[in-house]
Amino acid sequence: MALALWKNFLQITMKRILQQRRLSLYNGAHGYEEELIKKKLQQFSGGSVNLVKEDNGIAILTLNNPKLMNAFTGTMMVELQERVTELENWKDGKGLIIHGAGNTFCSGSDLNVVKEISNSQDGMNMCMFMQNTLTRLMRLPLISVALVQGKAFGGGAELTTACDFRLMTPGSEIRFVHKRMGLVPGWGGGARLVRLVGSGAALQLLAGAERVGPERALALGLAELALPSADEAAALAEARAWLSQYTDGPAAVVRAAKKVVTAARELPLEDALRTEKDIFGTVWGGPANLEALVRRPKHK
Ligand SMILES: CCCC(=O)SCCNC(=O)CCNC(=O)[C@H](O)C(C)(C)COP(=O)(O)OP(=O)(O)OC[C@H]1O[C@@H](n2cnc3c(N)ncnc32)[C@H](O)[C@@H]1OP(=O)(O)O
Repeated sequence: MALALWKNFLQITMKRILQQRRLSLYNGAHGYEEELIKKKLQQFSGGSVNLVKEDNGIAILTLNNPKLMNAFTGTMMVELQERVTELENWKDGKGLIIHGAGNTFCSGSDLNVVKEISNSQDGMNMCMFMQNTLTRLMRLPLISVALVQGKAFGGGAELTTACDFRLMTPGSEIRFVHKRMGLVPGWGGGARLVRLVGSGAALQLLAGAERVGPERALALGLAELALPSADEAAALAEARAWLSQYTDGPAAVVRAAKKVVTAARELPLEDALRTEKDIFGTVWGGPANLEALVRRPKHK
C-alpha cells in the first residue's frame, strides 16, 4: 500500500515536472505554427545532428556539417528539436556533451539559409523555433557541456550558452559575431549570456563582437575549464572525464540536482522553493537514500 502510494506520488510529480519542462515559450497566440515552420525549415537541407546515448548515462550530440563549419541548415534545426525530444524521454540519462564534427563547434546559421529567409516573418519563425528548442535543451534533467573546439560563432555561440558548462580546447573561440552580420542574438543567447557573465561583459561581447578564447572565457565565467588537448578525440575524452565527476551515481539523484538548479535559475523564489520540495520528495526515502542510510558513508 505504502509502495503504491509512493509510486503514484512519484508519477504525478514527474509528470508535472515534465510538463513544466516541455511548456513552449511560444504558441498560437504568438503566431507560432510549429508544423508550418518545420515544413519551411525542411526546405533547406544538409548536414545532420547525431545522438549517441552511452551506457554510462552520458549522451554525445554531434553537430555534423563540417563542410560549412557545422553551420545550422534548416533540417539540422528540425533534427536538433527531435534529438532534444529523444533526450527528454531518456529516463536513464545523466549528462550530455555537445560538440561539432571536424574539430570545430558551429559557425551559427547557414548563411545560405539566412539569405533565403531574410524576410521578417520567416526570421521571427526561425527565432521562435530555435528559442523553444534551446530552452528545452537548457531544461533537460541532464548536466550539459558544450565542448568548444575551434569556433563557436553566431548561433553557435548562442548554443553554448544553453548548456550548463562550457569547456574550451586550446585555440578555440566563442564569438558573438551577430553585430558584424547586422544582427543581434535571436536564439536566446543574449538573455542567457547576461545571466552568465553579467550585463556589462555581455554588452562588450555583443557590441564589440569580441573574440573570447579559453583564458578570457575563464576570467569572465563563460567557461569552466580550458582543456589541455586540441586533438578532437582526446578533447572529447577529457570532456567525458570532467563531466563524469558530476554524473557519477544514481540517475534519479543526478537528475534531481539538475532539476533543483533549473527551478532556482528560472522561477521566483517561492515557486523555486515549492518545486525544490517536490523534487526532494522524489529522492527522499528513495532507493539511493535508503541504500546510503544502510551504508552510512563518512564524507571525509
Ligand atoms: C541567430 C543566428 C545568427 C547567425 O548565426 S548568423 C551566422 C554567423 N556566422 C558567420 O557569419 C560565420 C561566417 N563564417 C566565417 O566567419 C568563417 O567561415 C569561419 C567560421 C571563421 C571559418 O573560417 P575558415 O576556417 O577560414 O573557413 P572558411 O571560411 O573557408 O569556411 C569553410 C566553408 O564553410 C563555409 N561557412 C562557414 N560558416 C558558414 C556559415 N555560417 N554559413 C554558411 N557557410 C559557412 C564557408 O563559406 C566555406 O565554404 P566554401 O569553402 O567557401 O564553400
